Amino acid sequence: MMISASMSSLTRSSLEEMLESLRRRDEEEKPKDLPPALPSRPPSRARLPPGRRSLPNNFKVDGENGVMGHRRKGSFGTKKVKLNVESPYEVKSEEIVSEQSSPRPVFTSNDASAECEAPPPTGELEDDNVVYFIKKKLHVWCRQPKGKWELGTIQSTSGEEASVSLSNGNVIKVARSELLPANPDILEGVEDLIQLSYLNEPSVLHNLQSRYSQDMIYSKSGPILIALNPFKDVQIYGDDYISAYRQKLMDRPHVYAMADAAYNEMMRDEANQSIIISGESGSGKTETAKIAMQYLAALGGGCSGIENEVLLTNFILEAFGNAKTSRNDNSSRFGKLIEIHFSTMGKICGAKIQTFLLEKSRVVQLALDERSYHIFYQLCAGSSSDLKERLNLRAASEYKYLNQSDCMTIDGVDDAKKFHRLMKALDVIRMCKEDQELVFKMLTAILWLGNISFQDTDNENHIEVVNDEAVTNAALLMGCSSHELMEALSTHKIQAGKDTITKTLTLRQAIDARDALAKFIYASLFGWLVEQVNKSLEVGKRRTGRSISILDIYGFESFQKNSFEQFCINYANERLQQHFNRHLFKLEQEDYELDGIDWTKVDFEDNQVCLDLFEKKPLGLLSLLDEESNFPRASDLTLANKFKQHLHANPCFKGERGRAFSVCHYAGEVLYDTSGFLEKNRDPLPSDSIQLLSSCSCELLQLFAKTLNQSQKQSNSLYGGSLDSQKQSVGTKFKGQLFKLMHQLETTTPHFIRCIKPNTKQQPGVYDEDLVLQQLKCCGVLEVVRISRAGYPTRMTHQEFSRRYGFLLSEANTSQDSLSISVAVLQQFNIPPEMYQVGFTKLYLRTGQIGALEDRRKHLLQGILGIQKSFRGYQARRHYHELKNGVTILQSFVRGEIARREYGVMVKSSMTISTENIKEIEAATTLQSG
Ligand SMILES: Nc1ncnc2c1ncn2[C@@H]1O[C@H](COP(=O)(O)OP(=O)(O)OP(=O)(O)O)[C@@H](O)[C@H]1O
Repeated sequence: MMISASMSSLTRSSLEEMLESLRRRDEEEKPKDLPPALPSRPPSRARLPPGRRSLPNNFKVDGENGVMGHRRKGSFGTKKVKLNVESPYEVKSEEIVSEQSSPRPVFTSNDASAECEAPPPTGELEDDNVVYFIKKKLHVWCRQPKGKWELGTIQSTSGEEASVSLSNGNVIKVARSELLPANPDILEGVEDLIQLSYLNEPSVLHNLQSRYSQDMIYSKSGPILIALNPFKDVQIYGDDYISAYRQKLMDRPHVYAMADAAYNEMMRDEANQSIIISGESGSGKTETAKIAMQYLAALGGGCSGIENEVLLTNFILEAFGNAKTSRNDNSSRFGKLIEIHFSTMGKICGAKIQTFLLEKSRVVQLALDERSYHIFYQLCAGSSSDLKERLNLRAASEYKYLNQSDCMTIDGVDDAKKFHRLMKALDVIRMCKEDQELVFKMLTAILWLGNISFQDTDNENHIEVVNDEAVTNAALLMGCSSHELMEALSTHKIQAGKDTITKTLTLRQAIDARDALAKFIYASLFGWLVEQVNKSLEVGKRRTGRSISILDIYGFESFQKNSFEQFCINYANERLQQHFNRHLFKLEQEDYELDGIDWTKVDFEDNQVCLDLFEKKPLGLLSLLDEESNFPRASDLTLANKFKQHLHANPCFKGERGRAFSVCHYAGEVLYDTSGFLEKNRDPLPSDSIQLLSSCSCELLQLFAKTLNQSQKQSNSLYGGSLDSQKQSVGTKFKGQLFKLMHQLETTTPHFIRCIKPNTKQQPGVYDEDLVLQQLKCCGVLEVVRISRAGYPTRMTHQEFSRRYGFLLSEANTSQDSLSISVAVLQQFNIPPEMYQVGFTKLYLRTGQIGALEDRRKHLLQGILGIQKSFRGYQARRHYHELKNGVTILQSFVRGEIARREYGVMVKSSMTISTENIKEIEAATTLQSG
């Protein structure tokens, strides 16, 4: 963009003048007794971009990834960005984050003027600071031997040791490096972490804890909403709160506030939005997603009632996709993206659900104290005796797929009641009763399949199916004969020319075949249900270009034993983390640089190296896994060796002993065990089972088999263990889904919610500092605080800004130039210069500034509306009176005329009329005409 010289110099001088006067005022007002170590925002001068009047010559946009091409060496977009200054959180937690340790600006030739204002980076608690803390009896955080932080005051120091009086009265001696400054009491429990003077770990943890203890479960960390799971009902939801947030009567951090912001942005900018919710299992993602949906449904509800349907889909998805795990009684075992579409009037007009990677293995195998999918228990507990009879359904405890984990119920959960609610939800999405019964039939068939057992027929471990009620019932429900089912589960047919050779399976192969069939039916049923829900939600949907997508996806997982599921989940989290980084660090800072504003660079950990480890072809984890899955003789050990052989040079990979390997994820190192990787990646369904499904009379099973046949050509030799080249592996399919998801998210304006689990016991009021800290670190919250404190979260082009707020100017701006209009608005509303920066193309505002302007705008618009209302009312009333007067005159004229005529007739026709009568008539006539 070219800025006209005269205009820019004029504006610059006024800005600079204003800045100068502010500086002078600050100097005069500066208290003489300031704490020496208070960190401040990086120096910022509100002025026009220095020197440059047009975009840099090498300005270009990288077409492939949309990343700006103007970069400096060691800048963003390089792999792991070299830290300019050590992060107070990542590098040395004992460092005091002080004014002196704020990041040192990266200077370019253009902003050399900034150099003199850069504070030197230091890390240690300086002598000056200690003296100040002692003198003022200021609180410090003192690390206890077990790592816990306690509040205290420094009494004295001697060398590297300090004597600290703790809040419980004890006086202890600690190394000075174990001390960190605490925030003043006035900052206790601030809503946004960026308001904290000291951003060290104990301060952040203490602030969140202090809020949590008062049921203030939501806090902000710059643009991110932090949600601590209360594990109890907190009275901050419902209609009253919804209308308070709608009317902006409340502005405390809340999911409602975030959903409101997304909705308003969507309506204002006509841009799609996304709310990305992440966190570990049990942290509250699904609940948070539901709360956001509730708010959007209230905002976008209309007469169609589709918003209710959208909310009710949660019952269906939870029944079929959630289960009790050791970490969460209602854990979502799949990822989901709910896209809610809005009309141009802002009313919900449709929705679409996408699901990712359902945990199929749960159908057939359960860990102790965990349950299978809720629907199985709900069906057994809640179905009527008629339905039970038609399905040959027994109690849940009679099915091996359910009773193997010794956990049939969940405290406080009534499965029968949930089943009735589910049936209502199925009605609402207009699923006919026949289809509902088909679904229940399939579920019961799966349960009976699990009860099918095998017996040896020879010494070589070959088996046959035990022909009992399990087989009979399963076959009946599937719509095939018992014989066909037994054949499919105990033999494998190989085509050799024109001949068919039948091989009897071993016990292991038969169990795998049975379980693969059960898993396939369940996963297909889940997919089909999602399709039905989508069909129902599509009603009235028109592409309006306005949507809000809510992503609720499994968080980063690290257990003692990590398998293929964790491998996929953590890979997905790496991708999401990159999206997060791109928006909150990379794109933001690139934007600042390219627009030529003064900017103190904040560095972050780029996870591209780890993503390359997963995705690179041909030598990445996923490619190598696929390659090995294609080898008939491959084993989990050969897979691990292959990884070690090809990937040892990647800094994020570590070969471990035997079948293990480690990956350094952004959230920490995870040790994976390749046991079961190949089988889970191949996810085979024997061709005999596919044939069986195709021949079943049950339409759903036929449909599932057809869909499978269409999408994948099944290998003839699955028992050899190879993966047909045309069959997509689970890993590759998941990668494809993720790419599609990321592409979709890239077209939206993201809003991030990080859910935090305060304890592992799912108990209210328990705040485990280490657990919280680990999660805050994992999701980059602390880094975001740093960048947000320094950054400008609101930015608008000069044109947008002047169009939106220009009319607020008290005097008409004659120049009509959007830049000068914008600057004039900022001046008129006394926005302090340190609260904004003027870039080549955009205006950058610090947190909170746009809100103030929006308030003024709203206020003025309401005033204008008031005036318009009064004026129009006045006009309408005047018009009404004029009309009324006219009508009255007309009426009196007409009536007077009539009366006069009647009077004439009467005089003529009646000689008996008295003088009094005449007077009466005359009086009446006068009254009417008056
Ligand atoms: N805002 C909230 N208010 C009250 N309780 C909550 C809230 N958020 C979460 N919970 C409680 O925490 C439990 C776990 O939450 P949720 O199922 O949303 O976790 P999640 O992060 O989605 O877990 P997973 O990844 O395992 O699906 C809920 O069942 C509920 O009891």
